[in-house]
Amino acid sequence: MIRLNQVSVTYPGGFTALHPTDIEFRRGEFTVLLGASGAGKSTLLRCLNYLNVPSSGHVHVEGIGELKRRSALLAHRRRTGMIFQQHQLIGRLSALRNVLTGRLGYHGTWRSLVPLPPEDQRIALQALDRVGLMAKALERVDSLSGGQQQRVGIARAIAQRPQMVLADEPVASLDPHTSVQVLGLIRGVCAEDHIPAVVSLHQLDLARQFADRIVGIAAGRVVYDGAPAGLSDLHLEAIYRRDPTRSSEATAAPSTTTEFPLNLATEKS
Ligand SMILES: Nc1ncnc2c1ncn2[C@@H]1O[C@H](COP(=O)(O)OP(=O)(O)OP(=O)(O)O)[C@@H](O)[C@H]1O
Repeated sequence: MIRLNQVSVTYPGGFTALHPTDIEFRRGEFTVLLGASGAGKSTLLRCLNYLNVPSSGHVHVEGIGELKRRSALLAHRRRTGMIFQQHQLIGRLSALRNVLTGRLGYHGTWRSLVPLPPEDQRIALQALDRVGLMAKALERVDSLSGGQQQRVGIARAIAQRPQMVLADEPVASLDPHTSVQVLGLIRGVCAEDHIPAVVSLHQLDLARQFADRIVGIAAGRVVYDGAPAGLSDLHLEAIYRRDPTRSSEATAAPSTTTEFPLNLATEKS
């Protein structure tokens, strides 16, 4: 559905956070990105909607083509639901109005100044219903709990009628019970709407519980790509080792993704 071809990211200042990487994310597949802090999970995730513009390589999206032209990028972003750790909601607005912002990509920017058409309101209410928050539609978002706010964030993504969901540490600030609830919702959207979900997580148990596929990243390279059941202690050591370019204690890094012996092909096609 979306494919990275030899995509790398070097930040201003010269640090390469993602080495040339080939990877594809498929419809209906819930992929978890695992890795130590600073491994490059967010960098890879943000390449998928060009919040990070790759320094080299190409991103190809089914039905859109290569993300080169501005029109292709806008069309892709409109169809990409992004869920953030800190929700990125507007606290003084109601849950419904926050979810409605997910519809703005389908209208000109001037639309934010006037009410959106009834059809958009219907889609937004449906999205709130789907995350179980219809009763809170008119409440200010800053009066909701952290878990409820994250569900509003998911409803906003659903209201976009997305073709892909990206979630960057969506449960980082939630308790275990709410984390399961939130990941269950994202997984449900991915499976029912048959779209890819790519989610970065720090919780290995949750990754094992929810992922169809785990992509392990270490020092800007994919070092594991496969089913949760195939993830061994050796793989985990490779994923969570120290960044060799930044620590003298670390083991040597592989020179390319494909040369690394623990890099497994995924089982789905
Ligand atoms: N804008 C930037 N400019 C320079 N370096 C950056 C920038 N953003 C990230 N980095 C560096 O790139 C590396 C990868 O960062 P990234 O945020 O992708 O890691 P991560 O795996 O998502 O980490 P975390 O789990 O802590 O969020 C880190 O070493 C980080 O310091």
